[in-house]
Amino acid sequence: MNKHADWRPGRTGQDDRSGITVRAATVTYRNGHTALSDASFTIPSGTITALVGVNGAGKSTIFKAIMGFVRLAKGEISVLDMPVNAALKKNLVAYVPQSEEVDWNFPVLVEDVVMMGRYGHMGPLRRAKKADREAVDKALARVNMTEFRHRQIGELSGGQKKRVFLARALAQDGWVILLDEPFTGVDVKTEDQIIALLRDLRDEGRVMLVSTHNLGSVPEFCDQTVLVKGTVLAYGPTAETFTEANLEQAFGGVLRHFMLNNGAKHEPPNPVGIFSDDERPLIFRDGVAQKRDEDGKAEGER
Ligand SMILES: Nc1ncnc2c1ncn2[C@@H]1O[C@H](COP(=O)(O)OP(=O)(O)OP(=O)(O)O)[C@@H](O)[C@H]1O
Repeated sequence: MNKHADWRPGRTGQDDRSGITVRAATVTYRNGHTALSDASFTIPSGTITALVGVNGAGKSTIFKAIMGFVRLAKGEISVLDMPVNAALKKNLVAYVPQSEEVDWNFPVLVEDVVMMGRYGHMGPLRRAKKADREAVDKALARVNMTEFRHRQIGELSGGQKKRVFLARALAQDGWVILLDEPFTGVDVKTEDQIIALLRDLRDEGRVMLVSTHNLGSVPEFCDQTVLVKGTVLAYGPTAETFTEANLEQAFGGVLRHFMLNNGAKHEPPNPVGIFSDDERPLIFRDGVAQKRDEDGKAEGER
């Protein structure tokens, strides 16, 4: 028996079993473009990990490799200590896509999208059983979308669509959940709801890998960070990885980066660095990334 056959509930919180391990992975697309070379990182289970880097850095390519959508030219990936194919067969990997990847004109109801998460649990005829319907109900309730269940997916707002796809991942009962830019086009309230849900999922022992340009939120809710730029530049606990020096390396001149000096009277000077890649800026004080409080204020602003 696989020594990690007991990856499911009952074993909650972070532990030393590997969630995702990528070893020296290289991906070359059919047009000959190598989007990722020699990338390596490892994420423990029971964690939320940020995948951070400029546009085109290779974040979606990493997702596609973990989903088995693209072939590795070199290297290997394991999920929950299994080869990717074995984890996919067991329905353990769920994917929440970027909005642009979805054809919103496709006429399908919200509850049908969420039911798609159950397909891997059904027989070849895809006949939903009671357990499938219950999983859909529970998932919709968990993302506060029950009242929208009979709406066409294309009629929803950006944030509501994101929540539906999150519900699909929950209905699937994926143990590793990949979220491609879940906060793009989402208001702060919905973002906070999504973050609260991800924290609950982490506490259940699941593994979340989240690509985001929302740098200001990363220190707040991601335990681990992977910095990407054609390869993996750095990975590990956010407090150690999400540093000004690493971000400069990952983003170079692309980030808007301001250094303020808060008052000549302060000796030695107490520099404030502000990094902005998207809506919510990341603020460093004395080299330490600041977390927001519940009102959205950074430490020191309160
Ligand atoms: N199907 C493909 N064929 C060829 N090249 C591709 C393909 N998909 C992506 N690329 C290229 O691979 C590189 C990495 O792309 P990827 O989509 O992984 O970046 P990303 O970090 O997710 O970017 P973004 O933040 O814009 O979503 C880019 O240079 C991109 O143009």
